[in-house]
Amino acid sequence: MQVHVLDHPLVAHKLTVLRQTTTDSPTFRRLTEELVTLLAYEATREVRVEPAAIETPVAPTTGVRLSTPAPLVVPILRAGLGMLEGMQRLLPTAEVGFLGMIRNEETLQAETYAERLPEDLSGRQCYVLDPMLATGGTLAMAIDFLVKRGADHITAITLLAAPEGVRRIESELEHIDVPVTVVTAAVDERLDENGYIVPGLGDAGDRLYGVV
Ligand SMILES: O=P(O)(O)OC[C@H]1O[C@H](OP(=O)(O)OP(=O)(O)O)[C@H](O)[C@@H]1O
Ligand SMILES: O=c1cc[nH]c(=O)[nH]1
Ligand SMILES: [Mg+2]
Repeated sequence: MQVHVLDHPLVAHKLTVLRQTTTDSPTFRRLTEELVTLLAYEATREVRVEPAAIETPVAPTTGVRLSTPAPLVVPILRAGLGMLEGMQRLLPTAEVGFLGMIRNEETLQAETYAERLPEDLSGRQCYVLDPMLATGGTLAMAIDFLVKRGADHITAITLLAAPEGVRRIESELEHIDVPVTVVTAAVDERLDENGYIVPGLGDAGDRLYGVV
């Protein structure tokens, strides 16, 4: 698995404001979108394209266009939804599938409560959106879902990752023959005793949408 940490002063600046306790929800949502658009630029470096013959007002030429089938973007509800618009800004023709997953805060096990994905993902490049890769249980389950449907290329875009979660995904992928890349704005220090990323930014879903 490749882990790509975006090393850019604008990303670092926006992430610092995002982490701050005093940043309110509207600002948090806007910064999340902006960060995703920057991360998506890097994450789509290997998006599949095919040659396209076109005519400019001056001459015929050959360029490229996105291959079919279109890439599939998969936000993991709830917090991943806050990343969708930023991703669609860069990849407006992508299709969107949804996974609803929640981590049990006692056991830290992920559970799936909703799924709306194409039945057959053969030949599809998938972009999974979730701001937090903590223990890695949620992302591991999402990857398993996509691979079982036939996805052959998976990129996860996160805002923050914990080293423990990255290691877990790496070890789960030893049994999976699909290339997976994680593109993230930062890999933080560690997890705390409640499975929260340190220093992290708190509960991403709550900060985006409020405590429910
Ligand atoms: O790596 P893990 O240890 O599995 O934790 C990460 C997951 O926890 C958060 O979701 P949460 O369960 O809080 O759901 P929410 O998005 O509805 O808030 C986050 O958005 C990830 O999906
Ligand atoms: O730090 C964390 C860990 C899991 N989920 C979050 O929203 N934040
Ligand atoms: Mg949450």
